[in-house]
Amino acid sequence: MITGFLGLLCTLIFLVVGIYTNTIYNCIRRVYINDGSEGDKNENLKEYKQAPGPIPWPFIGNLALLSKFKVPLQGLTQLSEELGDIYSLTLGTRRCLVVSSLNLIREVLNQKGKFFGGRPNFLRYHKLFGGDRNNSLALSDWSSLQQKRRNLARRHCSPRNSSLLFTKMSNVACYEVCVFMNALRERLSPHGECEIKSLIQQTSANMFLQYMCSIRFDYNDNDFKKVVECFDEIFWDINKGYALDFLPWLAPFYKKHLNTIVGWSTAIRKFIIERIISQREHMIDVSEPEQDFADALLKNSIEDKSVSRDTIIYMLEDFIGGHSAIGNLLMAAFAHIVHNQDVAKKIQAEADEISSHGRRIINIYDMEKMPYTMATISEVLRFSSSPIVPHVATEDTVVAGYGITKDTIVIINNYKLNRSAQYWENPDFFQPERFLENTNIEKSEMVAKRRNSEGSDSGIEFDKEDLAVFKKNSTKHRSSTQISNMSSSKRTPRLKKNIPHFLPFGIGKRTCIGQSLVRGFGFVLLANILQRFNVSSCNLSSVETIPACIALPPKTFSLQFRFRNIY
Ligand code: HEM
Repeated sequence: MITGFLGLLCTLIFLVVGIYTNTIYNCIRRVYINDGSEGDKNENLKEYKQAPGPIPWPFIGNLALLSKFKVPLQGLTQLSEELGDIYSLTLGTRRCLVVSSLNLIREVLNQKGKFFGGRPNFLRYHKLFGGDRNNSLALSDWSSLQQKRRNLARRHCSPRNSSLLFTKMSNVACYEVCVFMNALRERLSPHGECEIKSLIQQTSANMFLQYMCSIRFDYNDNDFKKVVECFDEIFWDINKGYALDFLPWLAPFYKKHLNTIVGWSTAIRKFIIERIISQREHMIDVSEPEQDFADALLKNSIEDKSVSRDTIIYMLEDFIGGHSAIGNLLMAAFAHIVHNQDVAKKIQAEADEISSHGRRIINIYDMEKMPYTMATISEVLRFSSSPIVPHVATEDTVVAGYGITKDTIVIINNYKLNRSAQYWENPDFFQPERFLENTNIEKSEMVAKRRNSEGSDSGIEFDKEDLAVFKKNSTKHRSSTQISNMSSSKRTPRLKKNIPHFLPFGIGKRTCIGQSLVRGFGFVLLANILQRFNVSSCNLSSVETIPACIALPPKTFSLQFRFRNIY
């Protein structure tokens, strides 16, 4: 009995020592990279130390350092004050690198992007996508399939301003926002209150569904309601950090939660197959022009045998799920507006002018003409500072002269980028004006040229055709107003388009695919709702956003909507 116990103890000690030795080895391991010169490969290897960082504890690594912060990115920002803009951490037993400055973020995501195309192997990610995170666009490692999926999605998710798809996006958004207005009227309490989040999510979901699958669902359809709730739960969950991600041995304690995640994703998949895909896949005719994104995907799976039916279903799920981000973004926008009523007034002034005091619905083509409203969306994105899914080094490499070992998780600290006085004046104030500039036409042309030559560093896709339209409009504007306007002091505000340190959608090869949809649908919702309603709250202290997070809990604050007297 005693020998048995001693044997167990020895095995345990041996295990602990073994694991900890491995953790320490991972911290001190050097990286050897060929310096590029000719000759014997081994002789030309240059040695690189890893970035500095605190010594890890057994099993938990440096997790305790973050445990005192409610928001991990705030903790990482505070650590960067001591350790610098590039430092190493060990979270659990996983080696991590935290980068917090614009130049370093650019180096990781842009210049060295090909070495950082992986995503972390978190258990939660697998559970969300049928047991394999590579089924997901955002959570998969980089691969030729991923490239193919991105290419397939590009035309539909980033339609050109001059395209028919852009018109479809606009029409769909306008139609759905009208349905929303009616539904909202029915749901308002006598005091004008409404638990608005679920309705906004349903509206946003229907915009996506109509645009991508040419189908919409009634707001009273219980299956639809349930599925929209599941998407929102997942969005909330994925935006939270869990100790489990770095300490997988905690899995038995998270069993219930992991089963809940599987339940949400199974319900979504069932809905997509039964209510969207099944009728369509039998009717698909590859010789006919594609009707929408779902058509494009289904046709592709027939024509390209390397793209399976499952891939198509997961892709649809991923993209339709994008609606949750927009619903949450809008809720965050309302939260700020409720506390800053002057922002609401300025949006309303733009909205009244564009819509002739509500005589028409504001559409996506009005975005250019409502710079303050667009600036508000940018400010919500800056303020919320949505975390970037971590990247993973796929081979040994070097950043800023430090060696990065294969499988290191790279945490992009965009919170510091968005909320530091180094980059922004009064960073903790909500000020959409920071995204506006008073510009004359010469300057706008210069910006357009610069952006075209620099590429889409801010992740904003800007192709040649858009540039041509943009330039044509600028020239048209100049000939009609003549240069006299330039000499007069009247200048119109314009949205600043190339702020190098503003990267809400990431940069590089894994940049967000949904940014045009975010701007377009987000704009139509925000502009039209504020054109019709004054938004406030009976309980101002309940209306809060969460730092370094675009998501709000599925059950969150209610808001008060009062019709505006606009005529
Ligand atoms: C508030 C709205 C949104 C924000 C702030 C946002 C931001 C981001 C960021 C920062 C990334 C990561 C870039 C990187 O890893 O380097 C990303 C990736 C991605 N986003 Fe978004 N996003 C939003 C909405 C959407 C929507 C509506 C869709 C879908 C229609 C979408 C689809 C994707 C996909 C598929 C990826 C992964 C791309 C890849 O890994 O190759 N996003 N997004």
